[in-house]
Amino acid sequence: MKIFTARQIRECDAFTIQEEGITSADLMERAANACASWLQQHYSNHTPVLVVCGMGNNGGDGLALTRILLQQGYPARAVVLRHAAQFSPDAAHNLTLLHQLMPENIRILEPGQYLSTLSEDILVIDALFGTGLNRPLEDWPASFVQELNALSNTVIAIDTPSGLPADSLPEPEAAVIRAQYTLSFQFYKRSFLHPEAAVHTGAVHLLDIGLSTQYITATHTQYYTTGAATAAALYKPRNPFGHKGSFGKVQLVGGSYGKMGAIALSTRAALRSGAGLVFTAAPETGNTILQVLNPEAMFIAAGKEVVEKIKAEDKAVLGIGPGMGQAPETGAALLRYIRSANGSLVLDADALNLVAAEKDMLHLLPAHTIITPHPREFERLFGKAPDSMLQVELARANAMKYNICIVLKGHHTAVVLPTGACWYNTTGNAGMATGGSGDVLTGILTALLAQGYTPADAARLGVYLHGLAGDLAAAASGQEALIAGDLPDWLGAAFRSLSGDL
Ligand SMILES: NC(=O)C1=CN([C@@H]2O[C@H](COP(=O)(O)OP(=O)(O)OC[C@H]3O[C@@H](n4cnc5c(N)ncnc54)[C@H](O)[C@@H]3O)[C@@H](O)[C@H]2O)[C@H](O)CC1
Ligand SMILES: [K+]
Repeated sequence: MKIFTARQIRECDAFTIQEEGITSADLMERAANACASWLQQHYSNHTPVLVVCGMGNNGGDGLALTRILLQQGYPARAVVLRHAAQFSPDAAHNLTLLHQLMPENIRILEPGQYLSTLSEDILVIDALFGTGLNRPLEDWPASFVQELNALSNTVIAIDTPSGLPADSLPEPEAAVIRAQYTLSFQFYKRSFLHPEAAVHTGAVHLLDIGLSTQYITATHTQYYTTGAATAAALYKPRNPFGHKGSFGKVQLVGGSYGKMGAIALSTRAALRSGAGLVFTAAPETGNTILQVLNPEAMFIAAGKEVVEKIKAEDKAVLGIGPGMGQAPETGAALLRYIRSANGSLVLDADALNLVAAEKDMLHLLPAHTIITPHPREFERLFGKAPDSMLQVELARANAMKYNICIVLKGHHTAVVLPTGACWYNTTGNAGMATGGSGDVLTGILTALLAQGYTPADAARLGVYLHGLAGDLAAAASGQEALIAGDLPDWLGAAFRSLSGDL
């Protein structure tokens, strides 16, 4: 799904209005109705609701919503902050309609006025500011937001938590609403996909308000999310006439004293991701444990106690790094391999640390190599960025510079392609933030490459499946109990969901 900037969303609204021959107030009504149906599904009409409105169109949505809720029997009230000289035309229109219906349920707050005490059972709707915000909140609106944040009431943000920019991240001290839920119209705002914004958005729900498909299709963006529809479109059903030679050869390289588990996890994940043949190339000391853990995989001795040589089996796709350690012999072997490599390749963990210590290696990487750094490994490779969104920008610059795919791991892992396109993943949970989870991802990605997926498709689909396996595992056992070793066991269910089988 495409992610648009605040400006593009405004254009999309205007385009839709023109295309459908409706008024902007009609579109606002649609938006407010979408919010009302979401609320109806989640809260009974005995719930007291306080809608806090601004004077722009976000406030207009809030005023329309208050009217609709009143008509549905909710005890709803609106307070409007007089923060500007005038209302937007559609907000003014909706203030009039609400006034006609229930004048006593509207309260206008003058600058410097705050809400008096608020009973805890009141559901607060934040319709102060939306995507029209053009600078951080200051003075009264800022302190009003801080005051709302100090309350223990549930807060639901309309379109965006007030004060949160759509296309950048706020300063750490900025006044931004902290909502439990954000009902975002049609699209994710890019900021929602970054951890700094998660404390503000709470759970994000996208509400379809029927914006123009033509505008959406025709409008270019470099930012996307990978959800179920994208993943299903990427998935290539297995050829029923295939044999083990049809599904590719995977060779996972890594392991060292005390870290054989890492390469065993990658191996297991590759086995569970459809690869025809899987080899584990690890130090000899790992032979027994690796063969016992994954009897379906073949063992290749890549050195005595550490990886000393990396040699690809015929036509194998390599995934290098999990548990590999950073011994000088290993670094030299990696450099030799990369100089000669020309096929698809995945580099993870210690392979990335070795590359970071010898940055010239970046220039030698075969085109479209997938690297899978977590934020600290990324920093060692490409330097520091002030926030996670600027880190993605740095990833985009380097993916284009080196012609590689960068899988920047995090809550919404960003898959950054050599074209500069960035795909935020939408599956996964905090239960997966434990050791070994990344090793599993390396196995999945390598197996998809071996089956003929392009690096861009393997990276997006693999990251999605990895997160989905984690979500399914967490649904079964809870996030705390989730361990990386559970993930391969849920890959089957994750794959099945792609063909609508679950
Ligand atoms: N498809 C859609 O997404 C739809 C969105 N709608 C809603 O419209 C808002 C955007 O409305 P807009 O009028 O452009 O802006 P806001 O209401 O977000 O706020 C503008 C308002 O606030 C003033 N202002 C801006 N920045 C600041 C600031 N830092 N401090 C104080 N005041 C500020 C500005 O001057 C205006 O008065 C979108 O989010 C949706 O909620 C439509 O309803 C329908 C479709
Ligand atoms: K809002």
